[in-house]
Amino acid sequence: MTDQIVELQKITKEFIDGGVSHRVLDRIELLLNAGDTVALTGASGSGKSTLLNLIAGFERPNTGSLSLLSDDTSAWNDRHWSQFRKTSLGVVFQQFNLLTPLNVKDNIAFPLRLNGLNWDKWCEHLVQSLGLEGLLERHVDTLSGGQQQRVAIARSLAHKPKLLLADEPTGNLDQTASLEVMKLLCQLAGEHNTSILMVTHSLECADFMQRRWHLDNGQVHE
Ligand SMILES: Nc1ncnc2c1ncn2[C@@H]1O[C@H](COP(=O)(O)OP(=O)(O)OP(=O)(O)O)[C@@H](O)[C@H]1O
Repeated sequence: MTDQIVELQKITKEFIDGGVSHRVLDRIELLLNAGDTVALTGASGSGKSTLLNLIAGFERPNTGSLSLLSDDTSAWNDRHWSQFRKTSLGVVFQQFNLLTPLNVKDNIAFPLRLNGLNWDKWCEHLVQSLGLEGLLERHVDTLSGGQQQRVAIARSLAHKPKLLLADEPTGNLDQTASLEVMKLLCQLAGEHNTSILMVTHSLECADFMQRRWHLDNGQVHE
């Protein structure tokens, strides 16, 4: 049986702007199975971040049903959402969101600590694959953009999440570095069958994903 990681049924999301309701997502139907990798494209303002925020539980839909790991989230409370994010979700954003008071190793170990897990062979493998061996004791704010990006990727995968949500994960890198990081991201995520939903404006980055969802006028076209 295929593991269903994300399923949206007739999901609608509206925002009120200046007293006027604005429908960003319009009865969307989507299915993401274990190991699927999807590039999410669409014009600025088409609702890509809104879709990621719904799946991460930072926004709630107006109507429709959202299931995560084959579980209907409509009855989830804040604790249940936190548990999902802690155990099953990895995120990597353009701005890295690293913990600047901490060094590289402690940043990567952060999701492990939240889950009561220890640094293990998988972490060593992430560190070596991403070329971070010599940087573990360095404070993250002393690293280059590309190095910080690699730390963010290692951190997002350290706890072997079922789902990785990425928003322009290589947006700050030049094209060569960006494609190299994309290759590593896909390879490492694939080792534990982590599904990826990645927002990107780059066709070259989108080509690393198996599928493409394009958001336009509240609808997703595959
Ligand atoms: N909290 C909010 N309150 C009101 N409107 C919002 C809110 N969040 C998003 N929107 C609106 O929803 C629409 C979609 O925004 P969203 O950030 O999801 O687009 P996007 O496709 O990610 O854009 P970009 O590529 O520029 O990041 C926009 O019109 C935005 O103004």
